[in-house]
Amino acid sequence: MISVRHIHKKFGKLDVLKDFELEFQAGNSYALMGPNGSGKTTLIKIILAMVLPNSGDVLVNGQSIKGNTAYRSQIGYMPQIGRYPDNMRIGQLFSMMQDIRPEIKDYDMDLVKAFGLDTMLDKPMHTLSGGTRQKVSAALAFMFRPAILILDEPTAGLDPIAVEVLKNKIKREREAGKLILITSHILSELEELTNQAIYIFEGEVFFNDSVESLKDITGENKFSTAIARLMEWSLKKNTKKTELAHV
Ligand SMILES: Nc1ncnc2c1ncn2[C@@H]1O[C@H](COP(=O)(O)OP(=O)(O)OP(=O)(O)O)[C@@H](O)[C@H]1O
Repeated sequence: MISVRHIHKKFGKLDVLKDFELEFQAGNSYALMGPNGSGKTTLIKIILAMVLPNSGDVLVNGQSIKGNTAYRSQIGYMPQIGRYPDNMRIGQLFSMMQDIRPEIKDYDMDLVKAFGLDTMLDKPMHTLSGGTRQKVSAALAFMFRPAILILDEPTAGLDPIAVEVLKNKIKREREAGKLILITSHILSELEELTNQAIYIFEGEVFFNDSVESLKDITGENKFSTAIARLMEWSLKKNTKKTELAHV
């Protein structure tokens, strides 16, 4: 459904993504992991054409995203920090987004209702708490029933009840066969929501396989311990590289 082909991205002298090759298939839910600054958001933004790579391409349903904006309508994106016009009210924001997508009439209002956003449609965006802005972003990501959901640290800043609501929604969408890509530093959450693990380290894809094989390869039954093992290995590989560089 999404093919990342030989993507290379530099910011100045920093090689953030080196020759990335990844495939994302419908019906799977992918945990995109890696240390701070390892390039997770950059990869997501390249898939959304919000950042241009230095080389390589992304195909969505077999079609290059270059010079193509139509594919974006298949993706629901929840950014790490949602930025909205300050004076716009929640209701106006929803209407504006609905006007941009006139082909869709059957909105998914599950999260709007579950988060109680329907009772605060008159509130201007600049008056909202961080968590409420996050709820608005979540509601928008799901509203147009996209086949692909890309969620960048979706539960950051949400209260525990809202976290459960969002996690249950993600699970329902996954069961309905959607492609889901989630970045998070909360491993328990990724364990609950995903079946595929991608670990990025120093600009490279260090691990890319099912959660089952992650557990097999590391010999660990618990997801968080398996990831901890992977992190140790990535650091060792790095130490070896550094040692070799000094020889
Ligand atoms: N617009 C930009 N200009 C320059 N450097 C950037 C830009 N965007 C990202 N970077 C750098 O690219 C690297 C990867 O950043 P990115 O936000 O993709 O990491 P991340 O894995 O999502 O991090 P985190 O876990 O902290 O959210 C970082 O070193 C960051 O400083």
